[in-house]
Amino acid sequence: MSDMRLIVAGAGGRMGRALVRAIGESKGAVLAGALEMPGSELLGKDAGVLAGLPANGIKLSADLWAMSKEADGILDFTVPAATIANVAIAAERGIVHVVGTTGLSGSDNAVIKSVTNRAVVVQSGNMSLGVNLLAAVVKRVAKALDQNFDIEIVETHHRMKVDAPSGTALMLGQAAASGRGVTLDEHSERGRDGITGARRPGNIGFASLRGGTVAGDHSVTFLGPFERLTLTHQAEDRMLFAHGALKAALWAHGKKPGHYSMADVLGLSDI
Ligand SMILES: NC(=O)C1=CN([C@@H]2O[C@H](COP(=O)(O)OP(=O)(O)OC[C@H]3O[C@@H](n4cnc5c(N)ncnc54)[C@H](OP(=O)(O)O)[C@@H]3O)[C@@H](O)[C@H]2O)C=CC1
Ligand SMILES: O=C(O)C1=N[C@H](C(=O)O)C[C@H](O)C1
Repeated sequence: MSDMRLIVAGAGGRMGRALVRAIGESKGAVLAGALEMPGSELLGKDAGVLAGLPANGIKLSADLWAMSKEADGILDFTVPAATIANVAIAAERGIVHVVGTTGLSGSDNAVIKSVTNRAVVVQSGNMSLGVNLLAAVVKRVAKALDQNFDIEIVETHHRMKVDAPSGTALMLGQAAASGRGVTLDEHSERGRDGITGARRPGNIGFASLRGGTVAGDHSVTFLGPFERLTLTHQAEDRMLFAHGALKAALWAHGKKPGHYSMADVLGLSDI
């Protein structure tokens, strides 16, 4: 099979630059386009140079429809509004859409799901093997422990992160809720401040720390009578996520339409 031709959305961003590097180092994929926000001062700049590589001749553009004519997939780590705009174009073009953007609302997620009867979408709040294994373990542990164990999720990220809780924290919360057989929407406690009252039994708590250059730390603690169990993942570099996204795109190339997760890509869905 010929190399998969990939577009990087948000090519001037932190993940975008990491994705351009990952594609540059890869076997089986080539960079076919670099998307940036309309009006961005980076439009027209070379994607390779921005990523710290030699020039590759792919200039940043805001025109996804034009650049996707000769592409097989798009790696999208941007902002919710951009991802939602990209969903329709990727589906119309019939290209694989890997969605890593977090901070999406319930209605954003409904829009993404609405195209998956005709389009291939791989979506995950975290593209790393370790976090997806952690989610499987959290689900199992939550199932084994009763409501005498409170569940608290703590995440730490770099000072530039704009959404909280992180997509990964919410994914781990979903895993814990599913292990317990409850819905996260009805059992989460977020942003405690002031006279909060006692903890509601069965709730899953979230806390977010921001600072420095942390790529992404997540821990899930089960707090029971006289004992605590903490499961932790620490991402050391965002290239971890870029390699995961590339793996997802190559896996999805040629798959039938559907809404896939990173657990599907990694063969962890049945754990
Ligand atoms: N699922 C996972 O494994 C991971 C997910 N993420 C998520 O990815 C997202 C991006 O993170 P990060 O790279 O750190 O953020 P950045 O802010 O560095 O990058 C986002 C980029 O998207 C660009 N952008 C904004 N609007 C558009 C548009 N309409 N079209 C094209 N590009 C646009 C921004 O441009 P401008 O700066 O001009 O606004 C910016 O260059 C976040 O939601 C983050 O949580 C991050 C790491 C891993
Ligand atoms: O914004 C980030 O940086 C990250 N975002 C993702 C999230 O919200 O969980 C994944 C990773 O933790 C890095």
